[in-house]
Amino acid sequence: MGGDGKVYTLSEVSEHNNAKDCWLVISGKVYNVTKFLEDHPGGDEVLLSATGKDATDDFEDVGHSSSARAMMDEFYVGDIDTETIPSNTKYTPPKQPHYNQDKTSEFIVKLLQFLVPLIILGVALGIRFYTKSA
Ligand code: HEM
Repeated sequence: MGGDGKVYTLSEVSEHNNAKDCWLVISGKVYNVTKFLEDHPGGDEVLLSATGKDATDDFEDVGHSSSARAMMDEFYVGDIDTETIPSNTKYTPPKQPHYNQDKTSEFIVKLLQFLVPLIILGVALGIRFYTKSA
């Protein structure tokens, strides 16, 4: 146990991102799992790849057992300043092209598609007419 309840920022925790020094952020708490890397049943690589961010979702997605959760106390070193975690909770939908928003330009395009051939035809006939009579 080394938990002194210190509050860390995400960038502080992010410095501990290697096999010799590995900290994780799970559910608002900071864990130093350096000694656990070799023993983790899921392997050290997943733990290393979960550094430098909020690993709560990664941890929960695995569905860790209650005994796994009980082990975590051992590695607890403090809490994360949640303000420093970029929040992805707000879902911003990708920008949709807005169809049907403003039909004016669409209408003009349709109108031109109709008129331009007629104009060309008219000009052609006009030229023909005038060249003939000349
Ligand atoms: C202090 C943090 C962690 C502890 C104490 C821990 C502990 C354990 C334990 C005891 C198991 C065996 C299965 C079980 O009891 O549920 C396990 C499995 C596993 N863990 Fe973790 N874990 C931690 C963090 C993580 C994180 C952050 C990830 C993902 C990035 C992860 C990924 C996995 C995977 C993929 C398995 C499944 C291995 C398998 O079934 O082959 N663990 N973990």
